[in-house]
Amino acid sequence: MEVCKNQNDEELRLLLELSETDHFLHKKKLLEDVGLNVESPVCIKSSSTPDQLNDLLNLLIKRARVINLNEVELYFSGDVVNLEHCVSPRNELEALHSVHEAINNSVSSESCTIKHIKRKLQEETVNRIHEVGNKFREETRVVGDSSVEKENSLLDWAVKNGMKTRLHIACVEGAGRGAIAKEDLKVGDVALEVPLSVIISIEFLHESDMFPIFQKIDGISEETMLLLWSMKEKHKNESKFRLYFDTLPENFNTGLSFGIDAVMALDGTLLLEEIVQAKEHLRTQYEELFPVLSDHFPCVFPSELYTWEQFLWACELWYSNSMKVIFPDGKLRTCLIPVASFLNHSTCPNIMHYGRIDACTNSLKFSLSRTCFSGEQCFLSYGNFSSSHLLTFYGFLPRGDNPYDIIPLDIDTAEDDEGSEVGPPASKWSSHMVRGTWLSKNHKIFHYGLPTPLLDHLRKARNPTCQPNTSTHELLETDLDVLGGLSSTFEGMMEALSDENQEDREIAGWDVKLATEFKSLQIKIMSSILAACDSGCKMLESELGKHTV
Ligand SMILES: C[S@@+](CC[C@H](N)C(=O)[O-])C[C@H]1O[C@@H](n2cnc3c(N)ncnc32)[C@H](O)[C@@H]1O
Repeated sequence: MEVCKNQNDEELRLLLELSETDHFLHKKKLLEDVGLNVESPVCIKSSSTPDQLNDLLNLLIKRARVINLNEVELYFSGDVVNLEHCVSPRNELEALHSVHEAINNSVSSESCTIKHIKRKLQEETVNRIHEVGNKFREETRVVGDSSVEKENSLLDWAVKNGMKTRLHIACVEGAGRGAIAKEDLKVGDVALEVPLSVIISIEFLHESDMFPIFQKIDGISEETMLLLWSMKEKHKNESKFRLYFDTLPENFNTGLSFGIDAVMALDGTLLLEEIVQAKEHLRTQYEELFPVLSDHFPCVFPSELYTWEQFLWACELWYSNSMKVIFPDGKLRTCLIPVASFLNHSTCPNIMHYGRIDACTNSLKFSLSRTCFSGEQCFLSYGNFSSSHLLTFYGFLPRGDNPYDIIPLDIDTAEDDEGSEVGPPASKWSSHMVRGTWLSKNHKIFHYGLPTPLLDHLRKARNPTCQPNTSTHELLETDLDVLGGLSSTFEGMMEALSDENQEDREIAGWDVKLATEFKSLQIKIMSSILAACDSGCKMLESELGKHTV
């Protein structure tokens, strides 16, 4: 950001830059489509009225929304009319933070007026961050009668070892334990600071009797070493992490532990295959290690501790509770982080960035990206995961809309690459997908609430000669054909999801309930696609009627 002095008026220039590597051409085109030039700065005059300032801030936020789109959001970006609205809570929070940061980082040798304008813009950006929280935050009900004695002992131990926390642990409805703010926490506040000395990482393994054995195993990953270490360590009374292991559940109840009824309840969904494959993969991994390791080193890997059930438990522990952290040496390591692992996930998290050890304090800080008031649950972002991923590896379905809940489509995109000489044609996607059309803001003709890259791909497949100057009649006919084709595909997928064998939810086990909930979500998404195709066809027929008259 720079300040330019005109004769009477000062000007503040704010430039939010698009990364050259991150879908640059797609994003550049999207910005141009909504009339924003990526190279030109947003200029704010010291004489700007409050309305003008508001407009300029909106412009900056629009640009920041595009810059911060991730791959899935970008795929569905044709949904967003003129980028006037929030694309997803994650994107909105990132966008507002990048605007806030750009204002903060500006050089500060300016006049009082410019300083005042900057302060106003910063305040308004923080207000908008609060609004995102108000709109999307999840209400938490603390289950008062559940004991958290073990959790409090762990907390005390961690504090004695240098942890700083503004959170306490409680049982929360529907999610086991959760972290609750002890006081009002604002944007930028550190809710939790965990010293490196209490973080479980590969560094602890070096002292273990397993390490020399691991060194002899070709190609064994750090993750597998840690997994095997934790299987034994959890039984050691003298373990440094005794209190941490004491807080872990007997069962993790993730999709990897689904029983046969739950797997059958997933019939017709892609998740069935995903879970079966994930479990087969783990079984193969287990069988590569055991019983060989127990036979050769019975004292180090006692067979009674290294059963398949225990191995699966440890896999679930690491999948659902580990975090990837960058260490001061620059290496990315998978870690278990006592206390921080009580933080639950939300699609509108309070904490978004937490993955780097602060080399000055040798600690991992969890700073707030949006306010968390006293008594509210403080949520983390585990990542931009679909519900099928969260179910398989974490064992829950997030509440509310999940923008990353996509159904991948098995469409051959080989032809899309042909003749893609310049620019970012909308068809240059290596895979296609759909999601609930209620997430789309654009249900007009030629959009229908469906993703533009998919529609463009299907149009091209049906009408390869289609050009910008193609007659409206032909465009309407092509779309009618496209929507008809999509309808039959999704009708077939819906039939496969028939609910006939679903057990009564009341008497079903946790896994069948979760599987049934997932299936309902898939049905809801597919129904929305079918409804979009149906209303799209009606719009097209009505338009075609006008064109033939
Ligand atoms: C890192 S732990 C978080 C603490 C956990 N609630 C506990 O009691 O140990 C991750 C696990 O918490 C649960 N969880 C996290 N976020 C959740 C959410 N939004 N809804 C329901 N369960 C959630 C899932 O069981 C997940 O596997």
